[in-house]
Amino acid sequence: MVTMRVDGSIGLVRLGYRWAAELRRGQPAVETRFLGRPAAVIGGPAGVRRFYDPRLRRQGAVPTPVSSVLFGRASIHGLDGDEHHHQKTMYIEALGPDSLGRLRDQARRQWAAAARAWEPGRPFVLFDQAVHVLSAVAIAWSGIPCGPGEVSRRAGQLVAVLDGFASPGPRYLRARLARRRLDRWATALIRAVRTHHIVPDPGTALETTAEARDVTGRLSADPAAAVALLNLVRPMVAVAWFVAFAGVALDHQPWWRARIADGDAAACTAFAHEVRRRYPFVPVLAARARTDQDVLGVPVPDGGYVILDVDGTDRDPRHWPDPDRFDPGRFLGPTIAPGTLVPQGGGDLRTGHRCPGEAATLVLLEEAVRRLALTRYDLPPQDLTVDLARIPARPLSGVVAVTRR
Ligand code: HEM
Repeated sequence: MVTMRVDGSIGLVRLGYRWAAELRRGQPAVETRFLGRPAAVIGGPAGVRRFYDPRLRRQGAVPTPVSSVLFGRASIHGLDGDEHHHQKTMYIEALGPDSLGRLRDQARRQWAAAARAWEPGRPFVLFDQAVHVLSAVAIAWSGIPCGPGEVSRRAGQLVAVLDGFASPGPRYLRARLARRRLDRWATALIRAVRTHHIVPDPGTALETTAEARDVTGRLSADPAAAVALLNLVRPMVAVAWFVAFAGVALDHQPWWRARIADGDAAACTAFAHEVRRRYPFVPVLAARARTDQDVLGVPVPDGGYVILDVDGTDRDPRHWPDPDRFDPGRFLGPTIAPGTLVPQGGGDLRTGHRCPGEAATLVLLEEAVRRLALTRYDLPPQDLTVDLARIPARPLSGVVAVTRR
């Protein structure tokens, strides 16, 4: 067992995505300190199982400056027990099969419109395009009334939150300001629905969150409903990070690109999974011990941290041979073994904190990948370096692409 004296939070800021894997070196658990407290860093299928054990809690797991900007105040991410279970049901229902069908239609339409505007020979930045398209898709899918000018403004705020929540300095300040504006906007929308000034389509996220009740059956407060609404809109824009990586990967994989362009749906899904595995948005997840306990051989006291190594689990060579190679073929075979692919968390969807937006993410990413595969584009010389210390990471240039004449 490795004992680290330097606080792990410093390592995470310095090394970013590779911090936890470098600490674990393939072990299921290692001892460290995190934010001044004893901690265990765990990974692999056993680590994933242990991370979703009810002996751990989420309340206070993510420092407030980060969680309040990324998720909003008192968001589902930091809830436990009945309150968490109650809210989780609402998210799962808001993302049911009909809703995903509407999402796919929206995404297909918006990507087709974006591609029509790509003039041959004129460069565009794929990441920026993806932010705009995904914001437009998320807002329309949610049932939020919004003109094109406002979509651009909200897209700027949504990407500021996602880009800056984990970066100390000006990026973080931009993110905080953007969060405040988004909270105000979403709260006004909830109020407008509750006072019948807006009548959203049935089954949309705006209607569902405006009607949401807390665990005691009381209508949830306007700001709480607004946080829930933004928790359905904002993460759809996070898919832009995956789209940027997908744009590079398609350029490097002409065989897959041709297969997807030919309409091979299984190839498209496999490609999307490999992008999620290989280029995670989130390097680690955090929980805290409810009592003194043993975490896979590491003693963690009450209040100590348990950190799940997401990136290291997704690149574990025991489950993903030659893990740094981009190979969608990994996902054409048997089903994914539990606890081996956790870019959006793991464990049970209903009882744990696993992301309820995995199917939505796949829908959004597949539609982007399909459109890009159908588009004849090249990547001119540019800086595609990925700084793995920066969370969230993406190619530096934002992926400049030029469609062929
Ligand atoms: C880039 C795409 C996405 C990534 C990387 C991502 C990642 C994650 C991760 C890592 C978690 C936490 C898992 C845990 O703590 O155990 C999570 C939770 C969550 N995600 Fe996502 N997600 C994405 C897209 C979405 C989408 C599209 C939605 C909804 C439209 C969504 C809604 C949520 C919600 C509500 C939670 C909280 C679940 C809970 O606490 O029980 N996410 N996501």
